[in-house]
Order: sequence, then structure tokens, then C-alpha cells
Amino acid sequence: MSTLFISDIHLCAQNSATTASFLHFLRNRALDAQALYILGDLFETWIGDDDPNPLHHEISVALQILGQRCIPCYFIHGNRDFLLGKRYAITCGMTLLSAPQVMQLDGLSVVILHGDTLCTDDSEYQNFRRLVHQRWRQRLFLSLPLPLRLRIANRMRAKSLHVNAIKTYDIMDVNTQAVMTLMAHTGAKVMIHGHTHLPAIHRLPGARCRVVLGAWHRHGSVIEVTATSVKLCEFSVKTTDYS
Ligand SMILES: O=C(CCCCNC(=O)Nc1ccc(S(=O)(=O)N2CCN(c3cc(Cl)cc(C(F)(F)F)c3)CC2)cc1)NO
Ligand SMILES: [Mn+2]
Repeated sequence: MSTLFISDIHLCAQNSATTASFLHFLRNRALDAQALYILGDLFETWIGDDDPNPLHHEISVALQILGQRCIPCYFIHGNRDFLLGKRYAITCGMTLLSAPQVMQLDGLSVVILHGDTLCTDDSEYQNFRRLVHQRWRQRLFLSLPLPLRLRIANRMRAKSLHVNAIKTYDIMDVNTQAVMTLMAHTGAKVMIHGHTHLPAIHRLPGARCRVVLGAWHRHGSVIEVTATSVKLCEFSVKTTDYS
């Protein structure tokens, strides 16, 4: 039996292939897991649990399958879906976790998080994050009419695309000192995160490692932890629509 970790699926109505890959994963590989941890950016945008986006219902129904099979599913917020609330999580049968989260997996101490908080060299993003994580600002945003929230989201999403297109990798990647500080603070042997879209297993001093998930496009990325191994797997899921 294994514990699975995924992140950065970035589900959105415009990308039905990724949605199909994710639904295939939930209906197949995930059903063999001991537990599934979703480490953020499950959705490309999230402007409130009251958003009637049909995709949200489709995903919640698929996630409920895990609960029906007594497979626990946990969710850590990403920089995109940080407003995903308790109401939607309960609908999906997901348990919201704060980050960073330290867990013991078969005696292995693992620290899990989305990863955006490790990108401390990206001061522009860290300033944005500080602003949108203020509770009063979140309450104010969620109180706005949905159409206005949609307009703000589309504008911010477009700005993000533009800003990140001109940022260098070293600014957008994790800061080594931030990684080592968190590893020392938690005493974890393994760190698992996403966000950077740079899948890899990085060896760290003291027989420790940092395992990074890839983003989902035409293929998926999953980390599988068992009693004896930590594996980073990429898989291509071809889907054919019988039209
Ligand atoms: O993602 C990457 C690479 C990019 C990494 C950094 N960029 C990034 O994260 N951008 C981003 C994230 C979320 C969205 S959003 O559409 O979901 N949405 C926008 C409006 N949000 C809001 C909330 C609050 Cl409290 C207050 C306001 C205010 F004040 F502006 F009105 C707005 C809620 C969330 C849009 C863009 N790698 O994985
Ligand atoms: Mn992210």
C-alpha cells in the first residue's frame, strides 16, 4: 500500500484533457492508495465556494469516490486555490491541512507544503501573497458579487502569466536557505512540494531529500511513498473521446 502526493493539476474549464487525466487517475491509480494528499493548485483559479462552475461539481463527485472507498484525501492550499473553503472541501470529502504539515509515514518523517512559501527570492510574489492572505481582504473579496470577482480573477490571471513569463528560473525556484531552514525546523527526512513545476528528487545532506512534483498537462505527476521507497512518477494518460 502507498501514500500518494499530487499538486499543480491547475484544473480549468479550458483544459478538458487535464481534467480527463485527473478523473482517470482518481478512478484508477488513486483507488489503490492508502491516502491521497493534494498539495495545492488543484484548480487554476478559485474565487469562492459559491462559484457555480460545473467543473467544481464534476471534480467533487469524482473525489467523493475516495471517501466511499475509505481512502482519506487531504488538501493543502496552493497559490491559486488558496480561497478553497471548508464547504467545498467537505463536499469533496477532503480534509483541509495547514502548511507546512509534518507527518510520519511508516516511521519516515515527511514535511509537505505547496512550495510557494519557499520561493523567497520572488519578493514581488511574496508581497502579493502577504496581501491576499490577510483575512479581512479575503472576507472583503468573497463578499463581492461573483461577476466582479470573475473579472478581477481574469485580470490577475493574465497579469500572472505575463509577469511569470519574464521572471528568471532562479527567482521563481525555491530558495535553498528557506528549504534547509524548514528541514532543520521540522527535523523531517523528506520534503515534498510542488509549485515550481520542476519535478526532481534532490539529495540533501544527512540522507535527506526534497522531492518536487511536476505540473499536470497531457501527463500526470505523482509521488508514491511506501515503507521502503519514495518514488516520483510521471505518467502519460491518453484519453480518447468517442464522439
Ligand atoms: O501558479 C503558478 C505561477 C504563478 C505564481 C504567482 N501568481 C499567482 O498565484 N496568481 C494568481 C493566483 C490566483 C488567482 S485567482 O484567479 O484564483 N484569484 C484572483 C483574485 N483573488 C483575490 C483574493 C483576494 Cl483575498 C483579494 C483580491 C483582490 F484584492 F485583488 F481583489 C483578489 C483570489 C484568487 C489569479 C492569479 N505556479 O503554480
Ligand atoms: Mn503553484
